[in-house]
Amino acid sequence: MDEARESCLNQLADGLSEHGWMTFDASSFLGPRLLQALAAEMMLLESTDAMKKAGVGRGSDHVQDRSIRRDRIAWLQGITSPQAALFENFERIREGLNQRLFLGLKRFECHYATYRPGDFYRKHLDSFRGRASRVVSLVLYLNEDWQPKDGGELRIFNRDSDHEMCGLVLPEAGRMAVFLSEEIPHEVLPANRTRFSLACWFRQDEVPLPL
Ligand SMILES: O=C(O)CCC(=O)C(=O)O
Ligand SMILES: [Fe+2]
Repeated sequence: MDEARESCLNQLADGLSEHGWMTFDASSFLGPRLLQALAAEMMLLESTDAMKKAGVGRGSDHVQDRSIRRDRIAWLQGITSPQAALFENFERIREGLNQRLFLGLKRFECHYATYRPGDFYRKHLDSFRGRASRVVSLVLYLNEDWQPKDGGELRIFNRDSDHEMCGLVLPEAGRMAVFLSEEIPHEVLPANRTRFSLACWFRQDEVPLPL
């Protein structure tokens, strides 16, 4: 593995163990062609109405609550060539985190998400504490030239006092936000322009259990 990748994985592991979250520019890690191919795939899904309204809650409690989240999602299967290339990178991240932090991450799942103008996702955790289902969340943004006026930032809260903000991430293409799923409260602020992203969760369970 090349040195740049090693150093990226080291930074990621340090950020997670020290603060529980971190953000970094993954465009050199992934390469501009892969980012463009993923964005093109997503725009195609969005324009053909293949993205479905997302829900909240686990198992049979799963509901579509438009007051909590308004994004549309499509799960990735890893079959198209950009998805296969992305999955290889995520696999390296999974192994890299296991080697450095002994997290025992067994697999990952990912979906594309679009937030149309006005869409948001209120403050939440990605996993319920102690479930060891989703352990690490990773969000990759796919928007060229995102400006502060476009809104749609990911707002990160302090894990010990969740009304205290500790980060604001602009969803610019190639940027990644990574955080501990059970610990870091976060929200997506209303977007003023359609916002494209890809969320991935690294999980400790082998068999798919509800969140
Ligand atoms: O898109 C983002 O910035 C975060 C999305 C999110 O929190 C989620 O899908 O659980
Ligand atoms: Fe989330």
